[in-house]
Amino acid sequence: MTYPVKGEHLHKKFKKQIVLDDVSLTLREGEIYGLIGPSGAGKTTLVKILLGLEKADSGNVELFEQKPTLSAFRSLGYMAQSDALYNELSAYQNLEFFASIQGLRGKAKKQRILEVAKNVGLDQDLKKGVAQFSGGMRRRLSLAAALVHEPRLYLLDEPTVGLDPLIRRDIWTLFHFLRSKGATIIVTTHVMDEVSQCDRVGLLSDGHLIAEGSPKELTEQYNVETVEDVFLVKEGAKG
Ligand SMILES: Nc1ncnc2c1ncn2[C@@H]1O[C@H](COP(=O)(O)OP(=O)(O)OP(=O)(O)O)[C@@H](O)[C@H]1O
Repeated sequence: MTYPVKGEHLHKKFKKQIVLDDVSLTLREGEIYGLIGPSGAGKTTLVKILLGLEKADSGNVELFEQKPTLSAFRSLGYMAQSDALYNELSAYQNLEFFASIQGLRGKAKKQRILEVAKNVGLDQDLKKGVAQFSGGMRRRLSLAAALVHEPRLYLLDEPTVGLDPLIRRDIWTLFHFLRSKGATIIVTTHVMDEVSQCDRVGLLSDGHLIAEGSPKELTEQYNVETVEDVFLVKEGAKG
């Protein structure tokens, strides 16, 4: 079993605020891992540290069992919480830009752009300027940009925020498809019905990973109905 991501004893402060306090997390190859927790719990900070966009004050990160390198970075697909798109370009041109910086060229690039646009339901909108896109369309285009180079590891920060339930369902079908091809996915979410679709979840609260396991393991271990209830038990509000 190889580990696409391993974070060990990660600590992070912003000024005096402790944002991550000794967090260790290992992703297994081919799993969907849901990182859940209240707003401000440290989810985005943790994802950025795993990705190398933010530096931990202490602790270790390995990508594909090595110190992070540029080539490991090429094997990642990252979708940030805020969309990093070029408003003055069309959807197609945006995808072309991301595909080109990932080394795709010519016919293969064009084919791949059409494929990912279809994956996220934007194949009919490629010519439109991104400035005219709705929030949900922007989210889907950002996801397509993260997929375009067929990475082995996806770090997706609230990928389904603002999407309607039908599109959300299609996006989750896509995540399961990517996993069936061997990809590993870490996804942050606030949406509890997405949690049940994850192979494992990690509960982050106030900079601590307070529980981790499959949704079934967690609800059984804490003798509760839902993973959300595990938070309540751990925070002492219940049980
Ligand atoms: N660059 C920064 N400078 C200062 N404080 C920061 C910075 N980035 C994050 N923080 C603080 O760290 C804490 C954790 O933020 P983070 O974005 O990781 O939480 P989160 O769990 O992803 O929240 P949300 O679900 O709302 O996105 C917050 O209190 C936030 O204000």
